[in-house]
Parts: sequence; C-alpha cells; structure tokens
Amino acid sequence: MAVNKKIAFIGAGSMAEAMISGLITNKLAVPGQIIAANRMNTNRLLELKERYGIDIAASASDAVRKAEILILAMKPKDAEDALYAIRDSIGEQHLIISVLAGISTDHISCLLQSDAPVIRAMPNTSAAIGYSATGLAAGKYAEDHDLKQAEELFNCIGTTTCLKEESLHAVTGLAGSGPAYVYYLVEAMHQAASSLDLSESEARDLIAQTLLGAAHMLKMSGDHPRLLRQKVTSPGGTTEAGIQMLDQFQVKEAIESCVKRAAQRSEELGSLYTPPSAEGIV
Ligand SMILES: NC(=O)C1=CN([C@@H]2O[C@H](COP(=O)(O)OP(=O)(O)OC[C@H]3O[C@@H](n4cnc5c(N)ncnc54)[C@H](OP(=O)(O)O)[C@@H]3O)[C@@H](O)[C@H]2O)C=CC1
Ligand SMILES: O=C(O)[C@@H]1CCC=N1
Repeated sequence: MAVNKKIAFIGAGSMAEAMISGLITNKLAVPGQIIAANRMNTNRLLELKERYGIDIAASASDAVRKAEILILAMKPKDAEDALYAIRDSIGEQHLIISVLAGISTDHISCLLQSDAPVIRAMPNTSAAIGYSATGLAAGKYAEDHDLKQAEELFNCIGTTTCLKEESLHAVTGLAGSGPAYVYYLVEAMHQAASSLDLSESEARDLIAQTLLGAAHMLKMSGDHPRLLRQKVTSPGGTTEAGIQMLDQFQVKEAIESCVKRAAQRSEELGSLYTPPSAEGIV
C-alpha cells in the first residue's frame, strides 16, 4: 500500500539509501515524496538526488518542515546535535521513526522536548532490495495507528516484527547487524574457493545460490535448522568432515558470542549517548 505523506530522511548514509531504494523500487513512495538531509556532505545528497530523483534539503529543519514522516538515520553519536537542530520544527503532524541503534524512544522524546509519536525501528541494509527483517517498537506517545503506519512502511521493504522496546537490542545484534555476519561467511567461502582454484565469478554464483537455497529452505520447509543440516550430512561424507573443522574451531560458540556482543553493544550505545538525567524523563 502506498503512503501519501512526505517522508524526510535526517541522515543520508547507507541505511537511508537502503530504505530510499526499497521504498521507491517497491512503489510505497514516489521520489518526489522523499526528501533527504545530512549534516554537511552536499555531494552525497546530490548523488542520492541523481540516483533516485528524490528532493534534497538545505538543512535538517528544512526537511522536517516539508514532511510528515521523519526517519532519523544519523549515527547514535550525532543524535543529540541533530535532534536539537530540528526540535523547534517538530509539530503535531509528525510521526518520528528512528533507526538508531541503541537509542530509546524516551531519549528521543526528551531531546526533542516533544510528545510527538516516536517509533523505534531496526531494519537492515537488505531493505534496499525489499528483504529487510525489521523489528519495531512503539514509544510511549505512539498510538496503534502510528505503529500501523510504520509497519506499512517497513512491510514494503521486507518483513516486520513488533516487539517490546527492550527487545530491540537483541534484534539489532541478530538482524540489524546480521547481513554483515553472512557477508563475513561469504568472504571466507570465497577465500576457500580461490584456494581450490574456482574463479571469482564461478564462486560468486555458487555461493549466492547456496545461501539463497538454504534461506528459502528455512522459510519454506519450517524445519529446524538442525534437521536441515542433518539431511545434508552423510555419515562419513564430505559435510561431516567439513563440520568437524567448524566444531574444532568452535564456530558455533563464536557466532553466539558475536550476536550477544552486538546486542550488548546496542545497550552500551544507548547508555553512552543518554545522559543519566534524560533516562525515562520527558
Ligand atoms: N548501516 C546499517 O546496516 C544499519 C544502520 N542502522 C542505524 O542507522 C543509522 C545510520 O547508519 P548508517 O547509515 O550506517 O550511517 P552513515 O554514516 O552511512 O550515515 C550517517 C548520516 O547521518 C548524517 N548526519 C550526521 N549528523 C547529522 C546531523 N546533525 N543532522 C543531519 N544528518 C546528520 C551524515 O551526514 P554527513 O555525511 O554530512 O555527516 C550521514 O549522511 C545509525 O544510527 C545506525 O545505528 C540501523 C540498521 C542497520
Ligand atoms: O553497526 C551498527 O552499529 C549498525 C546498527 C546495525 C547495523 N549497523
């Protein structure tokens, strides 16, 4: 379903571009409905205008004044400056959606000194091709229709899961950062393929299709990954021999630690950029 509101991206980096690309490709919005602002990198804004035909703003507050849905997409460390700069332009027409890792909706409301509805979202960069796995949580001023609006928007660029806000740290560790873990695995598979004399393009096709097939099997069969793995693993065969290496290097434990550490880092970012005086106050 298309939205008929103007959407402003405050922060025009990787995540904003992934969402802009997904929103336009999947026809939730036409380019003229999207406006982007960043801190100072005008070339980046011109690049996005050229690539997607979107509007660009002279300042973040200019973008805010022209839009009803605001997507906060700067780094957590820049949130304070960015929100101070726009707070006088926030009005009752605005729905605020933050994709910032770790930063709570309470903190955003506090910095904005506003009771405008805030939805916290954790998408991932697969939004660019309509495959984000996004977690969503409503802040205390958001009503059901605000969450529904955010769900509509993110459903257009992947799947959405609504959760309590505390769970967004886990979503960040698992799915927000998740594509990077998969690319890390792929980098290792490429290195192995190269040392086994496969060409770059042969390896690329084989690896991408193998991942795609496994992901579809997980979704379509509904089987537990252990069962799916067992079906690949013949006793005394190649897979068993390969997996013995993964076990030897404790790869399962490493991945579990990786996801937990990323989730913990999300909590740390929240504390790092939330002065104690701002916790829970609006
Ligand atoms: N990348 C990812 O995979 C994901 C990222 N996120 C979250 O998305 C957010 C953005 O990440 P990402 O896109 O990777 O970051 P980038 O560094 O790629 O982009 C950040 C953008 O924020 C802009 N910015 C900085 N300060 C301000 C300001 N005061 N006012 C307006 N814009 C400002 C920067 O502008 P300039 O260049 O001019 O300084 C830049 O355009 C982060 O909070 C991150 O946690 C969430 C899910 C996944
Ligand atoms: O690395 C980060 O902090 C951001 C949040 C999730 C993915 N990228």
